[in-house]
Amino acid sequence: METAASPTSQTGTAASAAMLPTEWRDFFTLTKPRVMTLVIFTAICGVLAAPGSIHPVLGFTAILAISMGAGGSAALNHWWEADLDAGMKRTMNRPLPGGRMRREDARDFGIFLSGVSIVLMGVAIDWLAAALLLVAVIYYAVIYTMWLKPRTPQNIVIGGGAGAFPPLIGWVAVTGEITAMPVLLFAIIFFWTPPHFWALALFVQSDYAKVGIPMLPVVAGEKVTRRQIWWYTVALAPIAIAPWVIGGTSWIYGMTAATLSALFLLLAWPVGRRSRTDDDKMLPEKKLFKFSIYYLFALFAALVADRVAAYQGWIA
Ligand code: HEM
Ligand SMILES: CC(C)=CCC/C(C)=C/CC/C(C)=C/COP(=O)(O)OP(=O)(O)O
Repeated sequence: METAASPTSQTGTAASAAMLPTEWRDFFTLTKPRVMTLVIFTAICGVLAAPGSIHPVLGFTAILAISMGAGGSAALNHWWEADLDAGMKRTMNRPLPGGRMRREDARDFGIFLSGVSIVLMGVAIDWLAAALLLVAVIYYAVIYTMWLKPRTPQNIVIGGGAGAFPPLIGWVAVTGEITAMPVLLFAIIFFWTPPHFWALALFVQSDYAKVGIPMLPVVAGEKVTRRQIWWYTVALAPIAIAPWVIGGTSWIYGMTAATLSALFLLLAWPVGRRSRTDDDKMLPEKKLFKFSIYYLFALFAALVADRVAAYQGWIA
């Protein structure tokens, strides 16, 4: 496939042999692989924690379809935001602003990957799960990326719901129905996203301001953002514990969720209060952002551990 202004395309025959791997790397980058590790992990946990059984090949197919949908919609996000990405230090070297790929190729790749993911889910697994995958793709690529992100400082709250779909879709792929448990998994990620992202936005806010994205710290100020981070973390704690409260899990998940949420609150408190001292080696918001990622990994891992323990008969 031809690339526009590709650095490798201008360096002669020797370099052209290296072109294909570079291109593949760039296509892979379009799927936002680092962020997607957690997205895919939560989807895997949704599949593994769901009651009932699914053939391993079908379980793998469901996870593959969700990963392709997430990666495809991320590619569409790259395509749509190429100009904005060019203006931010964090994103200026992405394949499109870096000039290593044509915009249409990113768009076509995104549409192809998303389309195949939905058809694969529907044909091989379940059409309700496929419909949810379609909604998730539209949510991320259109509702969040094209509509909300450039328009409202609440972009993360409403649009961030896109990232909450994967465990719900994974669960529904196994059970074929939407029940309280997968909805709670959705709600956990929904309430987790604002503290996750706004903590980050507090220490990269100047970048977003430069390209006119109305992120909360830019529009409403740091104080409001810090307060909102705190209150979303407060709201997240009971929701994270709720799967245990409604009897969907045992104490294994319940105690893990309570401990992790207590730690999350502990780290969110100084962010909310802005009580950084000169002694702090790391900004509290940076600590919170890093912990937010461990939090979600550990919470969903606990969900699966809980299911395994029940399956093995280690708990009642
Ligand atoms: C609208 C919602 C979200 C926004 C705006 C957002 C934004 C970001 C940004 C800007 C980063 C910094 C690193 C990078 O640019 O790749 C990041 C990191 C990360 N995000 Fe989010 N995020 C959101 C939701 C999520 C969700 C739902 C998940 C997974 C369930 C997630 C998982 C991660 C992970 C794992 C990292 C660390 C990646 C690394 O190690 O580089 N994020 N996020
Ligand atoms: C199944 C399915 C479709 C799942 C979607 C997964 C999803 C929406 C994840 C959202 C996480 C994410 C990549 C946020 C980045 O925000 P951004 O794109 O605004 O960040 P940027 O500023 O780095 O571009």
